[in-house]
Amino acid sequence: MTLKNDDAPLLLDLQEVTVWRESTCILDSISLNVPTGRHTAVLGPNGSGKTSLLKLLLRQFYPSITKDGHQGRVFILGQEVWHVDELRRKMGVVSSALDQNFLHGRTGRMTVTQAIASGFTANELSHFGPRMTLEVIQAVDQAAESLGIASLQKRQLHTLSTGERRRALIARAMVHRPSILVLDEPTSGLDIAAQHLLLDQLRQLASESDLTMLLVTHHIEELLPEINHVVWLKSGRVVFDGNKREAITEARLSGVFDVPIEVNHSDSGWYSASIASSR
Ligand SMILES: Nc1ncnc2c1ncn2[C@@H]1O[C@H](COP(=O)(O)OP(=O)(O)OP(=O)(O)O)[C@@H](O)[C@H]1O
Repeated sequence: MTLKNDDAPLLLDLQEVTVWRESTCILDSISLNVPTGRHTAVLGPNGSGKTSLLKLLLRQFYPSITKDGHQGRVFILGQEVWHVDELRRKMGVVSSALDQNFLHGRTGRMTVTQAIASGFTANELSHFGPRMTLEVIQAVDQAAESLGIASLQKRQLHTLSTGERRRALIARAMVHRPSILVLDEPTSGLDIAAQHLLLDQLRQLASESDLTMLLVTHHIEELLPEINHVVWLKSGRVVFDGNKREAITEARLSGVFDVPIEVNHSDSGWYSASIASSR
């Protein structure tokens, strides 16, 4: 078992993990520790391997065997072997891939209530959902209420706006009170007002003491003030792993994105970035 100093298991412990897909090396001998009890952001440009790293955590990817016969190791919450459903039930996940699934087909025809309830079983179809016991119904209603979508509970997912559907996904991710919340570009596709509302709701969740948040994004505007630890990925490698203050500097962003970047830091703790003007 892999333990942090305080004996809590690490959320993720990658030991020299390489992932190949077709002829592309997506992750290149990555070693990384992500503890529980600390919010962490994984940042990086498009194609740097952020989603692939998440797929290792969600057991959608496994380490490849390299040409010299070496296979890296992935420990999740201290265990190398997991029953995938059991692992997924321990986490709440919000990603744009999931969002797409919840827009189409039979999954898209689930009501908001059914979709939120499906967080208990980590399935994406209502007939695999939990029995709607009083306890489940109360938890679903409470999650919908806290995300401000109680009035939408009878609506089918495919009829919701992107912002409403994203809030339904967060309610689903939180309904079973997981101790880990995984967010993959949670505000993508949202307008500025919906983005603001969602980030506010995520801040509230981040301040719950027993929740560990793992945020994966290329938008530093999504970096919640509550997240103080940053991992930068570039070309499938970890190029920085440390404190947010050292992570979000003009020099670092310019180096990671290979263009001159200006960074602003607001008094309320948010960051924004733009390409540095040449004039
Ligand atoms: N199944 C796959 N087959 C082939 N290549 C893949 C596969 N999955 C990912 N890749 C490649 O691996 C690289 C990393 O992809 P990944 O989606 O992890 O990046 P990302 O950092 O999440 O990017 P983005 O910010 O654009 O979402 C990309 O070059 C991508 O094309």
